[in-house]
Amino acid sequence: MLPCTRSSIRAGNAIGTFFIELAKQDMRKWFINLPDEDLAYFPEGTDHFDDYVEAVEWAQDFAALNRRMMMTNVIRALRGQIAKPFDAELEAVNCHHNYVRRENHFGQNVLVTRKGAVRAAKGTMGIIPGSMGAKSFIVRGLGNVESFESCSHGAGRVMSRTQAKKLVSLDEHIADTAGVECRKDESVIDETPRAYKPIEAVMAAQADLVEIVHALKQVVCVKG
Ligand SMILES: Nc1nc2c(ncn2[C@@H]2O[C@H](COP(=O)(O)O)[C@@H](O)[C@H]2O)c(=O)[nH]1
Ligand SMILES: [Mn+2]
Repeated sequence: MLPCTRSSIRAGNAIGTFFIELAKQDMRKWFINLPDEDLAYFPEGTDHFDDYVEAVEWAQDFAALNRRMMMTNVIRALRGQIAKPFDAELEAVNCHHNYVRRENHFGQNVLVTRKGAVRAAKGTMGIIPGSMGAKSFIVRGLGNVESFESCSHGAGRVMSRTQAKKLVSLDEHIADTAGVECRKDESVIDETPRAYKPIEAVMAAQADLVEIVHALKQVVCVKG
């Protein structure tokens, strides 16, 4: 199985930065005083609200296309290396995180933002990656209404990128990624396994949100 992730991070960040600034400007323009300007928002029905939703949808399409291209390129590269011909039966599990979607919950039409979370509606397939050194999981959603049919997107961090760079040594990174073919240099320490929570504990904590279909042992991890 070939999990691909992070395919619109730069475009998504540019879109987010642009619209956050626009929302702050709108708050000032309409004399809306917030306790913190990071709470700036677009009221539904305004042009800026529609523009934002359209931009987010564009980023999701861009990310999906990117993942498809990565998958095609990986399979092409493998065909060039593996002498025996093989069929790649592609069952793509498309699993967006950090997005907004119109859904119906508790009898109301609402906008659900999944930040660091993915959809876990009943029967929906998802991917929960562990870290560079840990397992990843293919899951099936249980449709838990209390979680707005969501589950975690991954293990989640215990250290910020800056903390990880300060606190984790290269030797620890090498030990924690033993058996995984991946980069073992200073520039990936911000994503080193011990910067994340133990994925097994995270999976146990969300046993009422998803069922595990496959547990994947990482063999190769490519960071661009
Ligand atoms: N299998 C891998 N999982 C990884 C890797 N780097 C991070 N992660 C996991 O994914 C989530 C989400 O990452 P994010 O960068 O979008 O926040 C994270 O919580 C980790 O559990 C990796 O190289 N391989
Ligand atoms: Mn993320």
